[in-house]
Amino acid sequence: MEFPFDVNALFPERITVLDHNLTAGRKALGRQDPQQQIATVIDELGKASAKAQQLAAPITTAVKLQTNRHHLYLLKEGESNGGKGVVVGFLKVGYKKLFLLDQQGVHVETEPLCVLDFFVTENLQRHGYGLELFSFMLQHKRVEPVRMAYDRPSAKFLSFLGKHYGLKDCVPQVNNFVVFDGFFRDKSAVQLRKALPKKPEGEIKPYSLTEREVVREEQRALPWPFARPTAPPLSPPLSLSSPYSRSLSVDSSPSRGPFRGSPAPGPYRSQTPHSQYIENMNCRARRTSSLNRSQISFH
Ligand SMILES: CC(=O)SCCNC(=O)CCNC(=O)[C@H](O)C(C)(C)COP(=O)(O)OP(=O)(O)OC[C@H]1O[C@@H](n2cnc3c(N)ncnc32)[C@H](O)[C@@H]1OP(=O)(O)O
Repeated sequence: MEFPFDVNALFPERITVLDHNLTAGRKALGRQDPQQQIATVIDELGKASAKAQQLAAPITTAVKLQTNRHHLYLLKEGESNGGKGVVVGFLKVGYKKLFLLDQQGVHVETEPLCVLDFFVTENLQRHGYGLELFSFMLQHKRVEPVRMAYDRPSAKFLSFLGKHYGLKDCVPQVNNFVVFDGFFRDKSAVQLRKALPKKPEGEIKPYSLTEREVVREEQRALPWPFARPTAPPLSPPLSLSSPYSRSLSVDSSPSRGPFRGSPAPGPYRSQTPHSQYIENMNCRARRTSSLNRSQISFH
């Protein structure tokens, strides 16, 4: 991805770690206010990622990065574009409090590091850049991929995780986060992570909302005429007496039913490749009994 300004001056390192400060480590050469340009890069990457994932709105923006405790790893290729460099892609991670089902189907409160967004520009995919970003992040965060949770991974990302890290068998969940066999091996590593100081995004979102679902909620909250019209659901809405309505009441997104191995209703992201992939992976979500969150006991 090219920009009218000098990417190499803005990001001196090949991989830059950005946080809420939107600064690229050491001072960018001779720049008065590089923040605006960094914000432009993040916003453009966020838009391109949303487009690639068929999301209605970006889940990565400069403003969101400034208001959350996320880390964004940005990869550049310095030689391209007449020496000005190009931005190749990014990976965004952050800790989330999640209610997950372990292998026995018991709800566990966890706070794992989650992959929230991941994108390599279209023409550079399958050249190893994704792996370069991902392995840098693993070293920086000192975490194993199996200990992480994945916010509704796309089919490409699931294939990436299977190929590079052997992550194939996931533990069925009733929300849209994916975790793999081995995640619960040493519960103390993922469970009861020492709580960070209270901050808005660190709160437990109702039903462990994924970033994608939060975007959807934000879209809904916009007043007319700014709110996007929602397309009709692909299947009729479930009535209260539906056999699925019970599982919908537990830890799943209020805006979208838990993943059930078939295309779920909702216009916000094409479900089919992800669903088919998950289906192949035997990651069908478990249907659980009708419990309120207050009734769920944690172990
Ligand atoms: C939680 C989330 O962030 S979900 C969103 C993930 N992002 C997207 O789906 C956006 C579009 N896709 C991409 O940006 C990239 O393909 C990424 C980020 C998933 C992977 O980055 P890449 O640089 O392509 O990965 P890298 O070259 O290191 O590894 C290649 C492997 O990734 C997977 N992969 C990458 N592109 C594809 C593709 N078009 N189709 C299927 N698998 C793919 C494959 O396993 C591939 O191995 P293979 O070529 O032997 O089949």
